[in-house]
Amino acid sequence: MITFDAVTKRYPDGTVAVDDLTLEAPTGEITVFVGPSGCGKTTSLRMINRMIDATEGSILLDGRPVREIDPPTLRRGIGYVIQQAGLFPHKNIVDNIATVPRLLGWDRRKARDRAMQLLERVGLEPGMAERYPFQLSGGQQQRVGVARALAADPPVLLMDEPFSAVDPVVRTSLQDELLRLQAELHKTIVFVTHDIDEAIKLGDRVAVLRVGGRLAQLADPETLLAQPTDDFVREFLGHDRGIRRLQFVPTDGLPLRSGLTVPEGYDGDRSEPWLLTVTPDGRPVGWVPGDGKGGPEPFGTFRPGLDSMRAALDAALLSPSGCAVAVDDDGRVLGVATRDDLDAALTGAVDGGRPHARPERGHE
Ligand SMILES: Nc1ncnc2c1ncn2[C@@H]1O[C@H](COP(=O)(O)OP(=O)(O)OP(=O)(O)O)[C@@H](O)[C@H]1O
Repeated sequence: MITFDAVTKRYPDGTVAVDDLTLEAPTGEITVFVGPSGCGKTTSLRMINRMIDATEGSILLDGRPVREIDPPTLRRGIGYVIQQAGLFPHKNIVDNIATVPRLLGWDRRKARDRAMQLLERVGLEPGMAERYPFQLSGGQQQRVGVARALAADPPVLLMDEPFSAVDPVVRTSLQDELLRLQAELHKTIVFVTHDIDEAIKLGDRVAVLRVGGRLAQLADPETLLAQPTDDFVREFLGHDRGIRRLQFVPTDGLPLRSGLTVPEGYDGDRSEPWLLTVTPDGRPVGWVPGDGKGGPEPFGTFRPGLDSMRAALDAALLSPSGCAVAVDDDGRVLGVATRDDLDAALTGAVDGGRPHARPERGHE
């Protein structure tokens, strides 16, 4: 556990970057610092590994003030990942990853073995080991940066805007990868970003900071979206806060209709406005108008219980029928959620205020 106890940082020119910050980053969880530019996120993060020292108050690592631990010892237990990876340009990938183990005195072979393991773990081909950083894409370099930070298996990981410099698609896959790694490794992670969507996706807890380095709100993402503490937080969360909340509304209670699903070449009752044709092994083909004239039209799918209401609604909006197709993990149709049933579930979520279970993450 990392504890900020009334921490203030005043730079020599008088700038108060962090002002009386008190919060806890629990062991094994991801705590995200988010806020507008200049609100003191990086300063807060760097005070943990003493790249910057606090002016007042103290930061404790598992109860021990970091100011009592000499910086090299402290940093051995803390991995650090920054924007644009910060790899050593003159070292190849495997040596970059093996940097900290080598500093810790591991022999060359053991450090290389560990580096090769990590390379695979972050989703890179072993063939990349001998390349140099300039021969990798930005996303690949970030993966190497994460591997390097994990090399000595530190319990704590500090990540400062690690995915900001890559395009949105790569960014999403790096975020998914981090969640997958974290599910295995259970590190204590403090993650800095200015992107609220990233904060909500990754954070077990999200600390919203305002300029002047004051904590505006600390909450789990679901509570943050449902109950922003003031106008600053509300504005920072953006106008589509309501839509974002739907990612915490589960779909396992949604009624699914089976009567709208028909085989290809169907020639029966045509009283429904839309019917979903499926292949003999149960995969969706498309929506056809009830009168049999036209189609197949596009459909959208979601996995009940696994995907959130946001995904179900998205699936409904993708099809002319206004219905969302429920599928299993193999893509076979389980049934159809109609617009009326989706509406009823949405009304329940809004009226009920607090959606109950948090769907599994990484499926948004
Ligand atoms: N060495 C320094 N001397 C004086 N002021 C500084 C110094 N470093 C940072 N600051 C100021 O402290 C405040 C917080 O900076 P910090 O880099 O922690 O913010 P941030 O939230 O990480 O910003 P960004 O999202 O833009 O990276 C800013 O006003 C910044 O200008």
